[in-house]
Amino acid sequence: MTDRYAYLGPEATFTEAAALRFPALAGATLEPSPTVHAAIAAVRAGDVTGAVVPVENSVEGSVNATLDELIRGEPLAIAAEVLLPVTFTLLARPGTDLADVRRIVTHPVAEAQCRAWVMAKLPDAVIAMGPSTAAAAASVANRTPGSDGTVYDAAIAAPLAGERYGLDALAVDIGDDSDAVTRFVLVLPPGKPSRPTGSDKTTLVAFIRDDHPGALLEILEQFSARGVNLTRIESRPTGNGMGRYCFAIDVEGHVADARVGEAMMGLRRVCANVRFLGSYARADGVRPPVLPGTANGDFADAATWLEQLRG
Ligand SMILES: O=C(O)C(=O)C[C@]1(C(=O)O)C=C[C@@H](O)C=C1
Repeated sequence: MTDRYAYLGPEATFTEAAALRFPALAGATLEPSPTVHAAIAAVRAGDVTGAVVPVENSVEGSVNATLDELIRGEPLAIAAEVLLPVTFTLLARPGTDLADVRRIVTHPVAEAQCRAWVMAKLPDAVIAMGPSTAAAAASVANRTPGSDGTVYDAAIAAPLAGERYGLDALAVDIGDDSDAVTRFVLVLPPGKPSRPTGSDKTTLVAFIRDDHPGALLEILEQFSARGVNLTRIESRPTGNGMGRYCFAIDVEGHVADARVGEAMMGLRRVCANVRFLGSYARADGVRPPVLPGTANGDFADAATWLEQLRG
């Protein structure tokens, strides 16, 4: 039986395009889920082997729906990442003129990336948010009314969604940043991380013990003292009351690297809780330099020295 993986659907989302790029998913069955929550719930329920979900965009930043799923609930693990360049198209039913477009529907992360274009070309248009760009395209094709009862004139989606849902492109490459990239992750149940490659990333969530001056600094110190570079840090509410935040952090390196492991041990001491979300190969293949004194051998040498001192 082939493995089944959920992805944020329906067909022709950027997430589906990303899922097709994960080597681990070659030959697997891809199953569309209506939301990020549903895709991840299917992993937790054991209905699918894993899920592909968007996590970060170069223009809009983190995809909070994904971060919050990873931060809360039953633990999960990120096993791999993919970077996908994203280009946006304005799609409409055949026969629609650009000048007639008043109501647009898309995904919030796509809206944030096309805002300047819409302001410049369709200043009177109103934009509604849908669960994905492909769901937006499907609703235009099917004339599905939105929550306010109106039928949308156009959707902002991937060029592929036009072909899939029989829509015409009224404008192409409407993204404000032509180099925009979205990062997607493969989420699995927790398990042993894959072997370090030398070009790795580790994702974790640090929950501060109590709100006090310097709590964030204490977290950051664990990494800086061991020469570990952060590639992303995001504060998110824990969901346990007003003002309670945790930090979702990506760092360069693998949990098997001594400097990353030592920093995580430091976090374990200063935080109320640390959720390890996986070590996996970086999609950009970058091999960051290891600072002097932070290589595996340096940590081993220091440990041997201390043992000798202790007799
Ligand atoms: O709506 C889609 O097509 C998605 O795959 C989601 C998503 C996202 O969440 O960032 C993916 C890529 C684009 O940046 C816009 C939307």
